[in-house]
Amino acid sequence: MKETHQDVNATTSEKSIHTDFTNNMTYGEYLQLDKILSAQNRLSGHHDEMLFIVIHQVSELWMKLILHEMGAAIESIENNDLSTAQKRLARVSKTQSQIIQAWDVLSTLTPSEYMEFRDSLGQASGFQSYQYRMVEFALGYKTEHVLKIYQKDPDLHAKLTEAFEKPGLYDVAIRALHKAGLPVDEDILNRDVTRTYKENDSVRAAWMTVYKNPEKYWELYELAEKLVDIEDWLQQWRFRHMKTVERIIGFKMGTGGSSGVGYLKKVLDQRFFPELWDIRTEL
Ligand code: HEM
Ligand SMILES: N[C@@H](CC(=O)c1ccccc1NC=O)C(=O)O
Repeated sequence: MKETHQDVNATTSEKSIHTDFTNNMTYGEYLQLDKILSAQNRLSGHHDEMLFIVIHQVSELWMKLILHEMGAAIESIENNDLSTAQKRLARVSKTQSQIIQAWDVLSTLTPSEYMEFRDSLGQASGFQSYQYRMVEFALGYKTEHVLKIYQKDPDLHAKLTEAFEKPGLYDVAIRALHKAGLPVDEDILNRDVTRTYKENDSVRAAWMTVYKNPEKYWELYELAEKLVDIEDWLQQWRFRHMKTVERIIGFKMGTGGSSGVGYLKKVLDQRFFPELWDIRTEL
């Protein structure tokens, strides 16, 4: 079985299930429910900690699907198959909209309920979510300092470093612009993909051409709109996270050591596909 570059958790158990259970396999065996449903260990014993754990686990499962689809979309774009890429990216944004719904459920947790079990979380924080970092990497936001967090786990560190060094969704989309005959600066096409993408005039001009001639560049036009969907949803996720955090812990510091809401507000300024937003003013 070929693993995509994003498929961090494709474990041996995932592969061996084929050989072990293909005959007379049950629902629970197929879904490995024994593992999933025995992983909700409330450290504090507090009733509401179940909600907290389940929301995080559900979000991580959806992120797994997002990484799977984004990795495949990147490959499709590299192989000039833009219609398959669009299909995968449509699934990504629908999944993002599902994750966002989780904030409505979490908002039923009041500040005092959360404070009753917050101490049992120690210094653990969503800041350490490696799948979230891999999503950011695939979207071209390359924060090298986050790799250090995983130094104690060499396997994870290696997987994250691999994701960090790969071209992101926007890199391959820009190469697709070039392949379609639109001029893009050489230094962008050969850019160091371990750096966060910075906006560029030739890329802006190329997207302008696509948006002004959609019938001529239909697949690129549709791809661009899918990218806008994904950035839009990701920013909505970030905003709902920030607002839910403010609602639950106010302006307390985060368990991960950051200022908390102040930090989460600042990350909202970061953009993934800047030209696709900038051109809207000119169109
Ligand atoms: C009561 C609920 C929550 C609170 C109070 C909370 C609080 C925070 C705070 C304060 C930070 C900043 C880092 C720190 O100093 O800890 C953070 C980061 C983060 N949290 Fe949460 N969070 C909550 C729920 C969630 C959920 C459900 C997820 C879903 C997976 C999540 C994912 C993340 C991620 C990915 C980051 C890193 C963001 C970044 O660096 O841009 N959080 N959270
Ligand atoms: N950073 C949160 C703690 C927190 O939310 C958290 C703790 C352990 C595992 C996941 C978490 N979620 C997101 O940050 C806080 O400061 O309360």
